[in-house]
Amino acid sequence: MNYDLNELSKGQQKTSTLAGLGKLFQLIAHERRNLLLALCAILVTSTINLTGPFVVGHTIDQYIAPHNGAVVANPYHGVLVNCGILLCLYFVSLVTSYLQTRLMGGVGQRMLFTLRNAVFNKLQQLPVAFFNQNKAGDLISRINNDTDKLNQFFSQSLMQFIGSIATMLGAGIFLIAINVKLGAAALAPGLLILFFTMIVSPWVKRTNAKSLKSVGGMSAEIQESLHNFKVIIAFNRRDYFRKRFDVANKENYRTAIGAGLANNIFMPVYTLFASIAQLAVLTFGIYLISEGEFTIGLLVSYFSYTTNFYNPLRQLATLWANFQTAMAAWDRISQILAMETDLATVSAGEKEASDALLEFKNVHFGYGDNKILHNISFKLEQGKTYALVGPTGGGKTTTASLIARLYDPQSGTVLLCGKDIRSYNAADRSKKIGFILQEPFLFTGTVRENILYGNELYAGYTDEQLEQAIKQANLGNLLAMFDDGLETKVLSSGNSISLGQKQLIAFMRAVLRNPDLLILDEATANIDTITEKLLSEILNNLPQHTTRVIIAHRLNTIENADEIFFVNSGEVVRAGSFNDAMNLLLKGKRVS
Ligand SMILES: Nc1ncnc2c1ncn2[C@@H]1O[C@H](COP(=O)(O)OP(=O)(O)OP(=O)(O)O)[C@@H](O)[C@H]1O
Repeated sequence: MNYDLNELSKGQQKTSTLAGLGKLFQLIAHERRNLLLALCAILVTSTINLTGPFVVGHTIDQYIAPHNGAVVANPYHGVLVNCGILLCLYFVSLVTSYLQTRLMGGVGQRMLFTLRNAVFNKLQQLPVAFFNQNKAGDLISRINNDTDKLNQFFSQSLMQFIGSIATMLGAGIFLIAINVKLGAAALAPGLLILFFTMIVSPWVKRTNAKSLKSVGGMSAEIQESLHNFKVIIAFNRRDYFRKRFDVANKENYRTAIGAGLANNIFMPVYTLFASIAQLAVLTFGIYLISEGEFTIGLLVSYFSYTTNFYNPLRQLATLWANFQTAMAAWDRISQILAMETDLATVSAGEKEASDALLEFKNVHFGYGDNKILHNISFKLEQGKTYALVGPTGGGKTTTASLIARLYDPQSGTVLLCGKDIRSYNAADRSKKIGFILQEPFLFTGTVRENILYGNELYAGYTDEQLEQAIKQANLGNLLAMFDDGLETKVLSSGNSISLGQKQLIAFMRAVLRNPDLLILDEATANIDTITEKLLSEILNNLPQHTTRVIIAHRLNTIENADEIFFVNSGEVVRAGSFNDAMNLLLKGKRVS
């Protein structure tokens, strides 16, 4: 299955803005109440803003320049009363604006929280193949940068966006209601703006998507060079990485310039059309006054309404660009959310009568087109020790990965206790199978935390109880190798402990889980011979029912195996005795 997000986005049909928005609102459906309250607040603010010009026009026509030329006895009283009314309205508008900002700030942050959780939880469900095909830096950029773009739009722009549209609609209604002919002249440039926006928006969204992608690419470069900094320094590859970063940075610079240009294209065009509308109102309005069809007060109101129509439109220019960026970010996030894991649990089906703990039946597997295992069949019985040997790149780790269901076969079946391994849920499977990887991964914390990680059995144990359990599992001598015992500090990426010590912790972690099947993939490669002997004794003393699968290049590690499999060129064959395995290796069978 193809999990490469950047590849998939090339062939993927573009989601429409409405469909995208629909999905996004589903995700924040629980915010309906706050969104409605904020909407009410914004509508009140817009209504107040629209009432202002009407009151001003009315005041002029009533008290300052009545169109019938009548003289008003005490104009100041009326003017002051109307000013008082306006002042009160402006205070109410201040309160509703504040409410709206507060409500939407909260909605934006909660949306960011929900979204990051949803993406992160999705990542936890995706199979190893997904992480093989996507760079960590790009995924981090999607979780951090892209979700933040959405948050920015929701917390800062959405209500302004709705407010601008509400004010525009209201102003448009007033413009038509006061005078249809003048209204048509004032609104005609608005139609041209709409037309322009519809044509240009898809390009703006595309340009922003490219820019976000290049941020992801740059983040992937940074992540890779930070992760491998020792190799870079040791092999003096700084120039190589500097050049790669330079390319990514230039690409980011180029796409960011493009996005900046696209995002700023609306403003000057909108401003031009807004000015044309003002001119049309002025010229046509004066003509109507001279014809006696209009009053000065109405023209003043009219100017305000035209401003009220075109100013939000100019604001919309910026907001629309933000919206396009947010939608491009949402496309990148929803790509992850839409990913289906191909390691789904299937129905158990009939349990096969099998004396084996684990069985491969005609298994074929490859990474993409690179076929690794061809028609493999073998059985692992309870309580026995198996060794997988073979040349480098022969397929040992791949076989072990299929045993632990890190991948599924492309055809054939892996049976665990007679049932398709795919019918076990992750919790039950990982209880039965313990896996010590070639490169053990430890979490930042203490030895204790790392041993307890995912180990529910010991969750409530005190230090004394845990030490007791460690002793009972014959792991006491291993723990004694750490100066501060269970409290020894561990850094996931640092050098606080050696690779061999990391392997010891991974070993203790796996053994304490007491699995039915324990796979050790080069688990003692970095451990001295004396400690290795100790580990071998611990393995021999595991409970009777435990099956062990040992992958090792050092043949002394597998001397005591009950059965040895030779893994090479897509085949897994019984090697017979230890000497036969030696001969096969010495014959120099190579990877085809
Ligand atoms: N994640 C992956 N994506 C693509 N190809 C892979 C991946 N992992 C392994 N391979 C390829 O599969 C083949 C078998 O690799 P595998 O790690 O199973 O060999 P191995 O016998 O365990 O080797 P080693 O003794 O060096 O650990 C190799 O050719 C390798 O390049």
